[in-house]
Amino acid sequence: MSGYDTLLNDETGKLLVYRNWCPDTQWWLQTLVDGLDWRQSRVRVFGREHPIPRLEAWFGAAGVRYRYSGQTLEAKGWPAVVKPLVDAVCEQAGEPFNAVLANWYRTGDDKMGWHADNEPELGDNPVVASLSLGARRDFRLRRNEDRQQTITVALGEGDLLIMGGPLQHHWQHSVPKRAKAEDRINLTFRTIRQEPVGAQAPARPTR
Ligand SMILES: O=C(O)CCC(=O)C(=O)O
Ligand SMILES: [Fe+2]
Repeated sequence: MSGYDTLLNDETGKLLVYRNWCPDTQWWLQTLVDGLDWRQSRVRVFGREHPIPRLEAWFGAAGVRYRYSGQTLEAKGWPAVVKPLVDAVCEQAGEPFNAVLANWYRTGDDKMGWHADNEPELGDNPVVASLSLGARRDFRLRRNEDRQQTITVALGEGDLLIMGGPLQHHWQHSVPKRAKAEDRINLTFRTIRQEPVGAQAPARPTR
């Protein structure tokens, strides 16, 4: 297993990459294409619904609830075929990840817009690991306080990227479209904090 490159490690966050971390990437790519339940969800932009420009699949440890396309869904358990990969990523990152969002960029036209992985259920300074299989694509970051400040990392062929510290507060990231590209699948490993079922903030007397 290779060492890692530190791309950022300061008061705005931590970003490191293990190059070619995952072996047999072509086999994994095909296994995930065949084995996951891919969907194209829709988003509403300026009052009009559009299909998002990529396919997605969620999976996770049994019982983990995640929000997807406006719904709360419950994971059925790790698909057996990916469990060894999940265990290896958890061990490498030192995190007990319990859910994965898979993104399939079918061509260079598929992309992901600017966002931060800052959903409240991920907690305040989440560690998110991202494994890239297949075609190399640019992963771009821009700093919230100064958008001219950017970082571009080309990710492909088994690269494992780890985001941590306050990164999601200070930077957004995206995968822009590209003139020509073959299939790429990216898995983002997340730790979703679970509220007990039906838990609501208890009614408190006003003080
Ligand atoms: O495809 C990638 O490298 C990024 C995916 C991502 O940012 C996400 O799933 O939140
Ligand atoms: Fe993201």
